[in-house]
Amino acid sequence: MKTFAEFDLEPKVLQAITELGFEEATPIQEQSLPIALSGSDMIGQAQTGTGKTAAFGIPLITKIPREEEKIVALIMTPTRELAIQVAEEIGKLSRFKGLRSLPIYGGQDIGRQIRGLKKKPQIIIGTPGRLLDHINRKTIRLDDVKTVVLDEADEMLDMGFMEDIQSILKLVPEERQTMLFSATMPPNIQRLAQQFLKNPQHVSVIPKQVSAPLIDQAYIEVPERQKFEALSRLIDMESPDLAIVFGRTKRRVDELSEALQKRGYSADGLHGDLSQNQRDAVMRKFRDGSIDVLVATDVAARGLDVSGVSHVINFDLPQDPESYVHRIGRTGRAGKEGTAWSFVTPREIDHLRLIERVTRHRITRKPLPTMAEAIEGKQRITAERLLDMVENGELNEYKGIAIQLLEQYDSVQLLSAAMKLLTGEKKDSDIQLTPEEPIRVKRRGGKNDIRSSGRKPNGGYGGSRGGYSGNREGGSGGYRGGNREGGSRSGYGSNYGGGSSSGGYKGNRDNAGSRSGDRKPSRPAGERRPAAKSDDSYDI
Ligand SMILES: Nc1ncnc2c1ncn2[C@@H]1O[C@H](COP(=O)(O)OP(=O)(O)OP(=O)(O)O)[C@@H](O)[C@H]1O
Ligand SMILES: [Mg+2]
Repeated sequence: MKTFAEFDLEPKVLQAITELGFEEATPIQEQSLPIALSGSDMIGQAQTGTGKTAAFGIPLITKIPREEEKIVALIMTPTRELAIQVAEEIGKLSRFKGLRSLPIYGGQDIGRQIRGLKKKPQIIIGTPGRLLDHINRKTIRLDDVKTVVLDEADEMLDMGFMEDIQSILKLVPEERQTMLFSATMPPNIQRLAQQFLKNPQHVSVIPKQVSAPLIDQAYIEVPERQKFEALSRLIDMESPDLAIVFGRTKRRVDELSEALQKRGYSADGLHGDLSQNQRDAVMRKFRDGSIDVLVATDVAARGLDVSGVSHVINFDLPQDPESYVHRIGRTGRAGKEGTAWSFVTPREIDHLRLIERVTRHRITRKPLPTMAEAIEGKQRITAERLLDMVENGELNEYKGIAIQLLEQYDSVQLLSAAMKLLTGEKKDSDIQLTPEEPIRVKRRGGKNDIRSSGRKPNGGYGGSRGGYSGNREGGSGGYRGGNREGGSRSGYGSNYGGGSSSGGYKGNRDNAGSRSGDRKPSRPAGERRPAAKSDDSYDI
């Protein structure tokens, strides 16, 4: 691996990289830097947590002249939290160089953003809806933009941001560099690439499996009504440092975080119906460790980088395999190990198999943790806390009473009682969650079957299926707004690295094109979505 000093970077950028503690470039950085610095368009794919942000951030920052006073770089992300996070990282990387960057996202006071824009940032990191608001108000002009990055490009397309992105990119001069990054590049990304990129170079550092290698993946088969008990036992048994629990719907997330709190866990929920202040507060608490379980919809699935996340738990299976890859990728980042658990109801086993095929990774089946394992896990943590106190605590004030107690009682008895108190008994609160429908996989063949593209079964994801239809109709709480009719996703598989690999993206255009029209009900030209939702076009 190369060190950053081996690239053609200016000293101030190198200094910022060193300050961030990066020593060697990750493979995606090593491969992207020369291409991105050369000004060529590119598509970059690499596993979750492998430094894609810096892979586009470093060259982007390098190329901006210090004295620039106009917006010359635009980074788009699918969610607000990600815009904030990417802006932070860009801010850190450009600190010594003295560039100005600004996140622009829905839910934040627009006046504040306008004040920020008056400081003439060179780099804008935004979500599409709010960006369009500013463009319409003429508070943002894109006439001088030279570099555009779509982070989580496939998600941007999938969420139905296509029209917004088109409108935005129409306003950026043709003479520009455009880069797409994501850990997953389903075939339909080709559509986006064809429209917006010029002779893009493909960088793909996806080895055999698309999910990150340092994540231990397991599933538990559990009926819907036992999921909550399974979750609390699992948390007790595993005692995660920080955990993210994914639920399918906003209602699910609300019910689950409340239920966890009732049981005495330090948990909170994140989803798109909360106010931005609430969302910010929850993220802050999770980042600083004042809560240790974040319960979230897929709004937290993409890009979020919180150090210390040791566990991801799919309380509900995600709708599609990409989402699985991104969700579990919240752990096992930057060379650290992580553990991912998924709860699968008996009717969802097929869906799990689909995820395994697409991700080319076998997920190990594990039994439901027993009560004894849960108790043992809790006792272990209590013992650790106790020993930590023995070694580091200021205990003098307690020694007198300890000696007295030891004169009267057996030491084992005493210590057991203290441990029992510390461990805390599970409150037997009655937890009732509204059941969710199982996720279904629909198979189909015919012209949409990826095999018809001549691919060998093991060339793609090995499969006996061709595309699948999600079950996204609103109903039970609306995964992404219920505006995704089944079938809107095109066939998977042509681009999960591995066999097909030399970095190339080999999309199956028939597939992508044939269903392009039904991705989302399109708004009539010019019609904006309601302001309140302006950049949460998807409902998670
Ligand atoms: N060269 C490096 N050396 C050490 N750590 C790094 C390096 N590059 C990035 N990191 C750190 O790795 C973590 C993951 O980076 P980043 O969020 O960019 O990953 P990503 O590839 O974009 O993941 P995702 O697909 O989930 O968005 C961050 O904490 C980042 O600071
Ligand atoms: Mg990222």
